Amino acid sequence: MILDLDIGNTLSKWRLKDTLSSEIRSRGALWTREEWRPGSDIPDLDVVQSVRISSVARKAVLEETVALLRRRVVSVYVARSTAEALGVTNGYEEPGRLGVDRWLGTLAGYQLAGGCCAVDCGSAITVDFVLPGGRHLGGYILPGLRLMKESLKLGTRNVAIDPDSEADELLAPGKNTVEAVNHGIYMAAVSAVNRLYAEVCDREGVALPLLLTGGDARVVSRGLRVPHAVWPDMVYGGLEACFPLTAAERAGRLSGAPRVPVPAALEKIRAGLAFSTLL
Ligand SMILES: Nc1ncnc2c1ncn2[C@@H]1O[C@H](COP(=O)(O)OP(=O)(O)O)[C@@H](O)[C@H]1O
Ligand SMILES: CC(C)(COP(=O)(O)O)[C@@H](O)C(=O)NCCC(=O)O
Ligand SMILES: [K+]
Repeated sequence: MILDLDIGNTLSKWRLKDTLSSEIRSRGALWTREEWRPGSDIPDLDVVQSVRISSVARKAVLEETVALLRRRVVSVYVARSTAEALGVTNGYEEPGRLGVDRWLGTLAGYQLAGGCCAVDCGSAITVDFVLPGGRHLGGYILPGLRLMKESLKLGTRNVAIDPDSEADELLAPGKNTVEAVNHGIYMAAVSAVNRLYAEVCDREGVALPLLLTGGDARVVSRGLRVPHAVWPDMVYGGLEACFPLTAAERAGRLSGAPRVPVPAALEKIRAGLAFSTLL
């Protein structure tokens, strides 16, 4: 069995993947501040031969996790952001400083769709661009839905946006503080993704497939009008591409990958941008 770990600032996600069949056997998550010890919500390490890790948590969290795993598991692979990988050149001045979850998401997106816009809606919302030839342009970082809400300190901290709400409701004027905050931050996130996507496609003269991942991907997806796909396992897809271990992975098949979304025509993206900036 392969254990894949995606350690984010809020949640540490894991999944167990069968080495022979390439099927996902189980998955779970725990708060990142909690210790990584086998227990109720943590997989049994006895069945694990290899671990692949993406971590953007504090260095100490990764070091402790790796030390613990190395005692129990033969192969431990830790992903790092590099200047080049799998046909993609990293757009950062210091490539190693690009968050490895962003790098892995971008690599997975490129493997699936060629040039793309990869959006990760987690603690932070990150928007990364890679052109069809493999040049990563860099990207944008903004606070995620939860962080935006916490920063307001209006006593609405614990009232989450209902992930099943319709976008129309979430974009309507709020009639109380909770609604005003939830709808405001939702509008901020959705408009930022829309605008950044259109701006960069316009600048570069290319309509890129748009891919979304992260804990808030589903709810943000509902507010987007442009064609896109949600890929919950996009960061894991980057781990599969960087460290292929199963036959399917070696053949370049990324698990849980969506159908590549066909982007709107560039003229249409440009018209939308002109409309929103001229009003
Ligand atoms: N069950 C949940 N527990 C915590 N956060 C959740 C949950 N479901 C959705 N979220 C949202 O997802 C975000 C965390 O998403 P995730 O992609 O795991 O972030 P990170 O990679 O930064 O840890 C939270 O900020 C919150 O807005
Ligand atoms: C931007 C991030 C905090 C996003 O992390 P997440 O929301 O997924 O927990 C992470 O990718 C990170 O720590 N990046 C390093 C800084 C950078 O990418 O420029
Ligand atoms: K993120």
